[in-house]
Order: sequence, then C-alpha cells, then structure tokens
Amino acid sequence: MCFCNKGGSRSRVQKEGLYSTGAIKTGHNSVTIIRQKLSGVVITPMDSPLACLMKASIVSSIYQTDVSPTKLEKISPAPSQHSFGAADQVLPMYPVEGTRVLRTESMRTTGGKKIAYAIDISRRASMRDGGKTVAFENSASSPGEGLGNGVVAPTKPKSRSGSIIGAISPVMGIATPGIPSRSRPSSKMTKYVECWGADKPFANITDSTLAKNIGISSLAMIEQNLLPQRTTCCDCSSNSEGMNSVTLWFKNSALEVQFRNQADPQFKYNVACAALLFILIAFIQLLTVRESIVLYASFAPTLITLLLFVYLSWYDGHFKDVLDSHLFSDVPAVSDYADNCAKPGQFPAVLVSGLESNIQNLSNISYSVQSNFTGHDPVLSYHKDIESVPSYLYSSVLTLASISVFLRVGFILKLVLMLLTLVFHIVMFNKAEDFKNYHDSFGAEEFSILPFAAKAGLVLVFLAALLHILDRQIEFTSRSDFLWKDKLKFEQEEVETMRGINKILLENILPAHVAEHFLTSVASEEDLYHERYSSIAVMFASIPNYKEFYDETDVNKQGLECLRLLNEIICDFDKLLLKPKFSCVEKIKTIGSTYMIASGLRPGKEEQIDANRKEEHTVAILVEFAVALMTILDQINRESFQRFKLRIGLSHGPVIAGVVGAQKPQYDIWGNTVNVASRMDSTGVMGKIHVTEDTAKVLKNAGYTCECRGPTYVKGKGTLTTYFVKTPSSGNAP
Ligand SMILES: Nc1ncnc2c1ncn2[C@@H]1O[C@H](COP(=O)(O)OP(=O)(O)OP(=O)(O)O)[C@@H](O)[C@H]1O
Repeated sequence: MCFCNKGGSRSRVQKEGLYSTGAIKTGHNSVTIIRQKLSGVVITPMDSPLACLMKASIVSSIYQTDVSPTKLEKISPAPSQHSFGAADQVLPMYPVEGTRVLRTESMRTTGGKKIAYAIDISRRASMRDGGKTVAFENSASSPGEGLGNGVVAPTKPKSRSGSIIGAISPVMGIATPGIPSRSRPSSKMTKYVECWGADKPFANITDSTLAKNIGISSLAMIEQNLLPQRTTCCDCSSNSEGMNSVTLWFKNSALEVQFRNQADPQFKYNVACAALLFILIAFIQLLTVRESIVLYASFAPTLITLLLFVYLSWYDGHFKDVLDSHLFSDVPAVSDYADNCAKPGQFPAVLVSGLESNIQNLSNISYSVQSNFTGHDPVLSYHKDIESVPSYLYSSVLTLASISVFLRVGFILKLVLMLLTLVFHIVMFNKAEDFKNYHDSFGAEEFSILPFAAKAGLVLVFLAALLHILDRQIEFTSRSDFLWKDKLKFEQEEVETMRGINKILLENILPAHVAEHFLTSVASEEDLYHERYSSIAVMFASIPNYKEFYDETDVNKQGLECLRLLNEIICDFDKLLLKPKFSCVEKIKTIGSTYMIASGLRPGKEEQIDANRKEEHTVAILVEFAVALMTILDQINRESFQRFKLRIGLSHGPVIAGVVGAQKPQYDIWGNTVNVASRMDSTGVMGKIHVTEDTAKVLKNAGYTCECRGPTYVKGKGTLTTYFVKTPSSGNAP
C-alpha cells in the first residue's frame, strides 16, 4: 500500500481526516516494509504561523519537551536516514519537514517474536493545514524519551459527539473544539440529571423546568440590561444603552437600518384611519363652511390620493402585480409602493399623512382667506363664517393629532412636519379675516389682549409640544423594545442550540426514534420504554485475534496504543452506519472487541413491505453490513500491518428492546434471538458469517448462498444445524 497522495492512489490517511495505523509484523522483513512505507510518505510543508504553532505543539507532544516553531524550522530534513534495524534497536528520530507526522513505535515482543508497529499520528493530531502536513519519522529510543518509547502524542479520539460539541462550542462557551467537556456539571445540571430514574430515564428533558429557568434568567437579563430604571420621557435617553440621547438613533448603524426596515403591520390601518379622519373633517367643514366649488376642488385631490393609498396598502400584493404589469410600470415610485408601504419612515407614509393633514386644512383656511377677496355675498354669510371659525382650529388640532398618531416616521420628522403645519396654520389664521371678526364678536371677553388667531396658535403650539413629548416617549419605548427583542432573539437562538445539543446527545446514545420518544414524551406516558419486535436481525461481529494483539506493556502505555487502534476500527465501523443504505441498521453496543448491531428496529418503517420481504431485507442488509465490515477491516489490516479477522454470528427473530439505567441509560435488545446470535459468533469461524438454519433459509430466499456447516453444539440450545454465508471474500458471492 502506498501513502502517496498522487493520482488516484488509495491513501486511507489522506482520504479520511482521522486515522492512525498500527502494525504488528514479525522479524526484520516487517520492519523493512514499514521503512518502505515511511519513505513513501508525501512531503507537504506547513507554512502558516498557525501551522508552525501546531507543529510546535505536535513536536513537543512527541518529544514531551517544549519545542518552539523556531526550533522546528531548524530541524533539517533527512529522509534518507530512516533507520530500521532489528526489533529492539534504538533508532534515531528524524523530523522531516514536509512529510507526514509518523511515529514508529518501538518493537514489542509477543510470543518470542519481535514486533513493531507504526502509528501515523498526523491526522489524529489534526495537523492538516490546507492539505499540507508535516512529518516526523522516528523510531525507538530509550523508554521515556522521544517517539520510540511508546509515548504517544496526546491525541483525542474523534467521536461523533465530540465533533458535534466541538462544532457548536463557540455558542455554548465550550472552549476546546472537538473535545467533549468532561468538567463537573453545575449543581443545577446535577439536580436536573438526578431526576432521571430507573423507570424514567431522560425525564424532564423537555418539560418546563429548564424552560422556566431559562425564562427567569431571561427576565433577569431583561431587567438588568434592557428596561430603563426610570422610564420618564425626560431621562429615558440617558438610560438607553446604545442610543443617541438626542435623536434616539442607535449607535450601531446596522441596528438602525434594521429598525427602520421593520415591517409595520399596522400601517394599512393607520392609512385607513387617516383617510377616515380626513373624510370626517371634510364632512364637518362641509356642514360649517360655506359650500363652493373651491372647497370641493380642494378636498377632491386629497381624498382621491388618500383613497388610492388606502387601496394600495390593503391590496398591496395584488395591486403590485397590476402596477407592474399595466398601469404604472414606468413609475417605479408607485409600483414599489406596495413593497414599501409596510415600512415606517417610507415616502408614502409621509405623503399620506402630509396630504391628509396639510392639504385639507390649507384648502379650508385658504378658502376662508380667499372668501374675503371673492366677496361671496358677505352680508348673508357673515354670521355663518365667523361661527365656523373654531372648526378651523379643531381641524388643525385633528391635523396635528393625525400627524402624531398615524404617521409612521421618526419623532424628529414628525416634529418637523408638525412645526411646518403649525407655522402655516398660524400664518393663515392671522391672515384670515374671519378670525379677526370672530375675535371682535366673541373673543373680547376672555384674554381680549390676545387676538383669537394668537390664542389658537398658542393652543396648537402646546398641543404640538405635548404630542412631541409623547412621540419621543413612544419612539424610545419602541426602540427599547426592538433592542430587547434583538437580545431575546439571541438568547432564543441559544436555547434552540441547547435543545439541538440535547437532541444530538440523545441521538448519539440512542436510536433516533427512541431519542425522539424521550424528547417528545409526556409524563403520562408509560414509564418503562420498551418495544417488541416480531422479527429483527441481530449480528455480533468480534475480532478474536484482537486478544492476541492486546498487550499491556510500557511500550504501548499499558495497552493504550492497542485501545487506540481498536477505537479506530470501531470508529470506521461506525462510519458505515451513516450510509443511507444502512439506515435501518442500529448499533447496539460494543462488548470488548465485539461489535453488536441489529436491523429492523425502527417501528413503522418499511411498513409497505410485506412481512416476508421485510424479514429478508432485515437479514440481508446485515449480511451486506457484515461484508462491508470485513472490507473495512481488511483495509485497516493492509494499512496497519495487522491480521485482524472478523468472526460474525447472525440470527433473526423476535426481540424486546428497551432503555435501562438511570444516570447512564442504555438502549439494548434482549431475547433468544440475541442469545443465539451471540452464540453464532462465539461458535463461529474467523472470516465467516455464521448463521442459524432459519436465518440461512431467509438468506437463501434473498438470493444468498449458504454453505451448511453441519451440527454445531450451542451452549444452552443443544446441537443446531448451522450455516456459513458465502461472501465475496469467501469466494462465492451471492
Ligand atoms: N443484550 C445483550 N447484549 C450482549 N450480549 C448478550 C445480550 N443478550 C445476550 N447476550 C449474550 O448472549 C450469550 C448467550 O446468552 P444466554 O443467556 O443464552 O447464556 P448465558 O448463560 O447467559 O451466557 P454465558 O453462558 O455465556 O455466560 C451470552 O454470552 C450473553 O452475553
């Protein structure tokens, strides 16, 4: 096998980001092979500062000394000096810049034979840097020094959960990516886990306790950080974090843009109310003011415009299509209105209120002014005119109120509009002859020193001031609300992440459908979780010669290196489970070096398939899985110079599945089928799939060839006729 990364060469190390190989070979030949392998390693330098630091950490972990990046750079390449001698020989270590990090464990002795194995730790230490790796070649030295002494770089097994937690750790505040935190849980968390009982594991995982706690902490956070301590309009700005004290704009411009672009679901109601108000004011004025063509002409355009905007705001989606397709396709401002109208601070909003407030009043007042010049039968209409003067004031009041209430823009723009309205109205009041007449007729008794126009102006100024204060207060509240929601959204995301982690953790230790049960179950449901299956397939795949490999010596850190290799094997087996084809295969557990799996454990799945076909499928898929396991192990053997072989036992039939345990609940299956499958393994032959007669029948129906083994004594069952399934490796593929 070649480690080269050229062309289509099959390098397991390069294909998968996680690997260490171990090799046990006997005698000098094996060592030579290792040497050949090592000299074929791809040389790829790491050049970034981060890479240098990583190099340093790797080197220091290998040497167990502090190696700085500078020191590392000084290490000269000497690939030609690989030295592999006799098994016990002390070999020098040469860090080779640009080659894969490799360690050659010192030789170990098993059964009088000298054994060596090499461990590639480059991937395990996650030393990848843009596809480049650094390599060190080493061999044995005295115990306690260098690589040859069996000291292993402190690499972490990359578990599924580990990687997941690592991936989400920034959100959760877990510092080390990819490494599950093993720190003691907080007392709150401990109490929470203590609720898990034998009868109800994972209890409370979805109940409201956690949510309540989160809710309380949210409220506390809101009180502390968001809600102003004193919410009077005068000092609200001083308490506002992140807001300009005068304009109340957010200091963060992105947040400001976000705030301004918020959709306003109330907009259409505001437009409708503004239109209604206009119609009412117009109606009142029609009753009080002398009718004339000028009056009607001044109302008409405003009314038409307002009604158009009401229509647009209520039927925006539909009308936008019409606008785009036919009427106003050349007028972007109009055709875009449908999109914009729901956002406060947009042009149409200003226009609506502006039109409504000003045109209507201005037209009325200008009519009043104008009536003095047109001389509309002054004798007859004199009394009517001066009696209608207060209605101008009331209309102005309503105008200011409509600007304040219905106009969905910032309070500053509202203030500007109100000031403009005020100035214009006061000027018109002063010019209107009717106001003077009214003052002469009715206003002389109270504050006669002030003309009625001035009194009206004062009223309007006070009103505008009051409305402005209210506007400011409302805007402050809505901005605080926006900030609050923004922070709450962030916290909500965290809660969602927590839920996600819960789910992932559960799904990592339980089959997905069982995890789902615990995540969604309610307290009233049955306490002990269990399922009965009439026909599932169970498989035990053991590596009998792993026992020979396993050894507890100083060289392999009291068995740690052997365990590392087993972990690699199991991890690779686990990866198979992720294939869609094996989605119905469930890993139950590992027992020592035995891998226990079952298929058909998903209630409700494949219901469309009839019972016989389902049975065939569950058994056949396990055989396929077994073949895949064998292929994987062969590959590992090739790369790590091992001779591991799988011995597989398979059976099918009814089982009962359930979750047992309180603090560490475990999903498991029980029944005669499981016992028999286990016995098929223990009485089986290395490299073969051993099955019962019933299972062999099912497999034959599914198209597999089974070779009768003959009567086999099975403890607890007596003598059974058993079969070996023919697989590609056994020469006769089905
Ligand atoms: N859920 C399970 N997980 C792992 N192994 C199991 C399970 N159920 C049964 N086995 C294994 O199946 C084998 C057969 O079980 P059985 O109950 O027939 O015999 P036993 O007398 O309990 O086992 P032994 O004689 O090996 O001690 C046992 O070795 C047992 O460990």
